Amino acid sequence: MGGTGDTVAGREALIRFEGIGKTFGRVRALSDVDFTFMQGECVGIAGHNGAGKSTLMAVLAGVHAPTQGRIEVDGRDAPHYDANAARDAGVRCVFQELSLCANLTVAENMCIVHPQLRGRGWRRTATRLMREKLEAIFPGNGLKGNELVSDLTLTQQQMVEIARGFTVTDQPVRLVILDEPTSSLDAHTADQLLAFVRKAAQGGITCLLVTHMLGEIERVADRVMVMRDGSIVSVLGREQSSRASIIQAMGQHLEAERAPGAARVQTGRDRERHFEWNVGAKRHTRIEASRGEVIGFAGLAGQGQTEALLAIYEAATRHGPSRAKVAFVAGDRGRDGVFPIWSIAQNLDLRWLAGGAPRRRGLVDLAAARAVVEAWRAKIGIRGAAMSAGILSLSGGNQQKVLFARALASDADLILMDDPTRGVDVGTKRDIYQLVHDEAAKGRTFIWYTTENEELSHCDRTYVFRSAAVTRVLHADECTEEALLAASFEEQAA
Ligand SMILES: Nc1ncnc2c1ncn2[C@@H]1O[C@H](COP(=O)(O)OP(=O)(O)OP(=O)(O)O)[C@@H](O)[C@H]1O
Repeated sequence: MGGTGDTVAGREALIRFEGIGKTFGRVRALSDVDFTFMQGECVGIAGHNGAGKSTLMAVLAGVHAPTQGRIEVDGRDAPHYDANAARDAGVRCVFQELSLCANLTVAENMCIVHPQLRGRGWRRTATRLMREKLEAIFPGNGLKGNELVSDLTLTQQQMVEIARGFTVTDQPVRLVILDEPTSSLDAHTADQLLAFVRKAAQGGITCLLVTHMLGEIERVADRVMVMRDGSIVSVLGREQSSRASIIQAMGQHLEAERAPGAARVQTGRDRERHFEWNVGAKRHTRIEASRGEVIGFAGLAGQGQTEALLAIYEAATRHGPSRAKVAFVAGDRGRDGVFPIWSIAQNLDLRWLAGGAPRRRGLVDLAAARAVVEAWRAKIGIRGAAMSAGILSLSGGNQQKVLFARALASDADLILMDDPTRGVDVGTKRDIYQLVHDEAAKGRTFIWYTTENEELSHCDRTYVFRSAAVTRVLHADECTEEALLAASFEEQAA
């Protein structure tokens, strides 16, 4: 292990891992992990998809028992470390796959992880605690606490999940695991969270930030743990934890970054529009696209971008002038994307089967199906399990790759993507950007909603949404951070 070693001077050890290993059947997810989480530090955790980050966090949360190694809490051996022991030690977890119950209200969801909220007035107390914490982390969020979770956007659900993790009831919060906490948050809300994380760490709470957004780690982490293939390969101190050094430790060698706007500046203007849709509350918002164009949707999260994508999908699947061969990469992977009891292969070739798959005497050509799955596995680097294994045996980022491959493997000319690189590692993101460029060059049209502003440099034009309407349309060369921010807060529709 390189870098600054395992402990930090001047801070007390909270939880110590020694020789931790974890296997799932024949898959070795973790091997020989040594690390001490200190009180009041912020640790960034980086690594490629399938590196073992979520598994390590599940061991820390007591969800998975390690198959090897020992754990110490406050300097004492903890031989029976499970979810209850983790809770007693003050460990809270904000999961990558959100764990809220959709059919309960926000306040009711509080009681699931804080069962001590009971008796007379429990609902009022739960609502108050939730609102206080939401306000502390995300000022001006507008949530009341009595909303049904199924009525919330993915962003709001992520905010609730985070606030719930930091809420104190009868036991102190000492360590909070944040697994991809900003994956559904826009830049403004992500900034609010990062500022809160720094404050929480200064106040003595250990915060673990597991993320592929390396700039976030660079901004807030005191130390960075870099994982590769189930092991810690480097621990970097604050001064050494630049984006470049993290990527180098991950073993991913990326070409020089492309300047925003440089990618597609010359394309897109004055082309004949092939697609036109009217979306939004009164169908007042007009979206246009040409063949081979990459169109971005931006703005603060939850401003109607997903609804606009769904309206376009609906129009494209109806009979009429807007009909098109369309595929959709769903934003809420767990709810709308993955078929949990199906294999990886079945999840991948589903859309291909539905449109244009070759048939033999009316039956699916199984050899062709296998070839499609194999081609996309290799092209997009789906790693971690055989294609016949259940989709849930893949890490979150690898599941996301399957959803992206599902859309691209189809016969669709129009690909709608709802934040498709959520949870995907930096190397794979580059591959995805290249694929989008290549497929657009072949004439496919992409509509791409993203919460990561840098990704808009890959779009010919970007529609910025505010209150379910478009405030600005920015061409690639106008799509700067400042212009996006200004348009995101503008009220009047263009
Ligand atoms: N329940 C499971 N059954 C079988 N294999 C699993 C299971 N959970 C994880 N794995 C495997 O363990 C390895 C580590 O997965 P993990 O989810 O910890 O990776 P990760 O670093 O969090 O990835 P990502 O960045 O994509 O979220 C992967 O090879 C994954 O396929």
